[in-house]
Amino acid sequence: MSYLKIDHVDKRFQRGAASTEVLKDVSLVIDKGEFVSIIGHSGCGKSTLLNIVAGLTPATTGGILLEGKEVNAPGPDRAVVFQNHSLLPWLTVYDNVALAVNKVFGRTRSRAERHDWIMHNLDLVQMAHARDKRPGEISGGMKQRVGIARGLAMEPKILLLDEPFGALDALTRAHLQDSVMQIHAALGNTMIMITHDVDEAVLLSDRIVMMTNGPSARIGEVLDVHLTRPRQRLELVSDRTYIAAREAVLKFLYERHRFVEAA
Ligand SMILES: Nc1ncnc2c1ncn2[C@@H]1O[C@H](COP(=O)(O)OP(=O)(O)OP(=O)(O)O)[C@@H](O)[C@H]1O
Repeated sequence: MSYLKIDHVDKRFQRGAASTEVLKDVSLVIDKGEFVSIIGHSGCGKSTLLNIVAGLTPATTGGILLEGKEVNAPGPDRAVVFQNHSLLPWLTVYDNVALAVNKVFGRTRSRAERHDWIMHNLDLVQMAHARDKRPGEISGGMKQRVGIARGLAMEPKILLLDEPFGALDALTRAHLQDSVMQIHAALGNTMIMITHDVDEAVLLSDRIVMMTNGPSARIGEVLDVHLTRPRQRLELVSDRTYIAAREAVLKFLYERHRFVEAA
């Protein structure tokens, strides 16, 4: 049985009499512990696909199976980390994570266990020191770390990352990519990440799913990234496998599926 199965998903949005087909026959199987990136030009339907996996948007036809069970609503087994760090501004860093932990483990773990678990997850993303700060008092990168801690603390089967580093400067982005690689190595989570960044996709992923342009976007190619882990960004710069993977994605995006802006 596959761990996560995206099974012949079509998605159509209806607005009045007009209907747009955003995704056409998208199928993909993801193994437990895999890190999969989804890359494609703006508007092709990456977020729509992630939202369907999250259960936030229904597929028009086809569906999602997680460990053989159909997904048709959001659930704690699929945590989402968004680009615009969706923390509640009136709560502290600690309380933002606590909200998710109490929701998922309120009945099964004692107060002390939940406290330890919140602190453990804040430690994982190196944010324990800022536990009493509010989102307005910390940087964008720090907010994103807290968002990741909140997602991980739910112990999801799958962590869904929607351009998690898109709004960050290059250095912060690199630090966070390293943190996510370390967390993935330590915990073995299954992760699906949307990105626009070819280097980020190659650095982090076991597989890169390349989407064709919309409307009616589909999976154009899937690239296996045969790089050993742990991966060091500086060593990879001159690694042949890395360079070849990067070139394959760039050629897909800028030669075979060049984005042409609608007039
Ligand atoms: N709720 C909705 N109703 C109607 N159309 C929608 C809705 N959500 C998304 N779309 C349309 O579906 C298409 C795909 O959007 P989506 O956000 O999934 O693309 P994306 O690849 O994630 O884009 P980007 O990379 O720019 O974030 C777009 O044309 C968008 O306008």
